[in-house]
Amino acid sequence: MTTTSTTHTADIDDVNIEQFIPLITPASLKAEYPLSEAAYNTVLTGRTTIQNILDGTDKRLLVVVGPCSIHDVKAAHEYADKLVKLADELKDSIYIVMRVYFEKPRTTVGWKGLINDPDMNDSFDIEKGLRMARKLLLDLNEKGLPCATEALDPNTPQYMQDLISWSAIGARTTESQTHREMSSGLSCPVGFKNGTDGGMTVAVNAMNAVKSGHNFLGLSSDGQVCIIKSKGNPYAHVVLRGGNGKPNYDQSSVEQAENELEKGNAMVKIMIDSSHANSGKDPYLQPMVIQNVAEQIKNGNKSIMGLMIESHLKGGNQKLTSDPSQLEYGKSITDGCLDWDSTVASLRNLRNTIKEVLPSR
Ligand SMILES: O=C[C@H](O)[C@H](O)COP(=O)(O)O
Ligand SMILES: C=C(OP(=O)(O)O)C(=O)O
Repeated sequence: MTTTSTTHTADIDDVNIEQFIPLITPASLKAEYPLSEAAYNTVLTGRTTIQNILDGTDKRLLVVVGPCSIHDVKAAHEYADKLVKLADELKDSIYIVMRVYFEKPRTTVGWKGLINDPDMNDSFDIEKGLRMARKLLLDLNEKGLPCATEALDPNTPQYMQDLISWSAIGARTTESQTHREMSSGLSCPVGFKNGTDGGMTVAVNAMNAVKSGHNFLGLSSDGQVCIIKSKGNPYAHVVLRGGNGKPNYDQSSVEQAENELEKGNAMVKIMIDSSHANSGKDPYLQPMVIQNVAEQIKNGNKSIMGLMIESHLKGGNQKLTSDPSQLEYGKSITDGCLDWDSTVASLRNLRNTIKEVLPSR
């Protein structure tokens, strides 16, 4: 039987696609905002320090702290200027990395972050978002502040991962093969959140999956779709964020997580996210979680290596409306955050509680 090709593809191909819009390549974006010597040094020190914390040769606690999402670059700079001073003050016991989250995974729909919609008005100028994100990361690293982000879209790493010291894979994507493949090729340590239902198994499986190299499709720096052959990432660990309405930062949940990690042959190093289901989404409960974790460390816990805190200049959050110019400065438009003064007080308490026991960990 002979077949002939047809040109009538419109009825069956790209039926639900409106438009394809070409985008700047990662290489061109990097040429616009090249890595500086100062930023390079911050990233290298950031990654090495976090690896040493995971290896146990650096006894300090890693703290990933900052806004739930970046929507205002000016406020991000103001926050970073304060944080860099606090990081210096607490550096004998705590290693601070700023949360610089540009991509938000939504439960259903909502603003998906600065890269997706930088003007917050459904204009979706993703190229502008990528430019703003890279420029901000460069500036923050030049201030000497290492940066953490959620790696959500598998196409974005080539645009900015050279400026990232720690990445998260969120609770909604820890089970995703695409995100595990991507993580196996990321250059920095990666924290896998437990599932939104509180389940640890997805994170343990993810940690085992990313140790290996993978072959998968992705973008090269030149913007070419490629077969990416990754080497595997030895620095994957779990982040406990609670789930299903229940926290999992308490001593018995941490011990249960340790057992599951040991049984699953995964790294027994745990970061506690003080936000999300661990604070019942009440940002002002984060200090209680932080103090509980500090007490666990003081009382001999060896597995907790880090904390995550959602914090901004002002506490709480606000709704994004159709007029973004009316937004209150320094306040989150995604999850509620702890205000700056309470963040400082909490981190100073944490440091004072754990300082004495750190050398014996
Ligand atoms: O940290 C951010 C949020 O918890 C996450 O993006 C989900 O948000 P949503 O449930 O408001 O969509
Ligand atoms: C989305 C986040 O967390 P989770 O994946 O735990 O919901 C976050 O930390 O921004």
